[in-house]
Amino acid sequence: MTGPLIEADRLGIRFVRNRRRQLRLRDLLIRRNTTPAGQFWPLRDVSFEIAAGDTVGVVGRNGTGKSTLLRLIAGVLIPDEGRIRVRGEVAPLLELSAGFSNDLTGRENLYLVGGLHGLDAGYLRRHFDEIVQFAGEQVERAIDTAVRHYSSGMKVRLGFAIISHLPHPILLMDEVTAVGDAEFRQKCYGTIDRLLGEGRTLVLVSHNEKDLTRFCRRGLYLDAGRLTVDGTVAEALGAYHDAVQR
Ligand SMILES: Nc1ncnc2c1ncn2[C@@H]1O[C@H](COP(=O)(O)OP(=O)(O)OP(=O)(O)O)[C@@H](O)[C@H]1O
Repeated sequence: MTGPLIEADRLGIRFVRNRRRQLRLRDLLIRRNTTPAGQFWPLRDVSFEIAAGDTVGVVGRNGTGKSTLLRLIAGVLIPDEGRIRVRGEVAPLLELSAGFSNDLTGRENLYLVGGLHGLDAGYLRRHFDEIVQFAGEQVERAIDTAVRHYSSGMKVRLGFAIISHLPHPILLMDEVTAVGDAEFRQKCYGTIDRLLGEGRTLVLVSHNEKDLTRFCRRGLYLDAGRLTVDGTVAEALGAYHDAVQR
């Protein structure tokens, strides 16, 4: 395949702040010629390209649009301006227990979530033992119990186990290595190393510099929703340090 795997062209998205109080008529009249009340752009005018096999860390202070960018790449959010083109399927290691249905068992959820990500039942049957084993002993023992009885750690482990088994070429991760206990974290690291060794493409949002420098060659630095550095991961972290010290 030629050309970039992910291409953002003047990408922008607009959100509406949750407002506790209802706007009064006077506010609406005063604001009618400006940005509609409560609206803001968490990301705007962002352009970049990511090639197959790139490993990209997204860095920036809290609330600068990093997770929003991942959700745009994942197709969960639709841009209001510009465009995002993604060529290839995405394994979103984002909200790991998000797709689970609490009334279903771990086994049923594995088929449900795997299915939602486009995997057929045959593939899931063949990889079932491997996935459940990866999720750990506690999950293995409770695989036929409703997920509502799982601890949050068990849900996250099962979620990570399923999504990290997707054969998709693009991995999106948001602070994934912050979940689980030390043992599980080691497993996550091992899995990420293996997936990157297979040539997958990674976009990782993290505040953990060790993770960023371990897994990413390239870095994007976001400042208030604008992409101000697109360089090596060290350059992006340098811009982040400068901003924090300001
Ligand atoms: N669904 C939403 N509706 C309205 N505002 C939102 C929504 N999601 C996020 N925001 C706001 O958009 C901005 C960017 O959020 P985002 O989660 O992308 O930041 P982030 O850089 O990932 O932050 P952090 O480092 O804290 O995880 C923040 O001001 C956040 O409060």
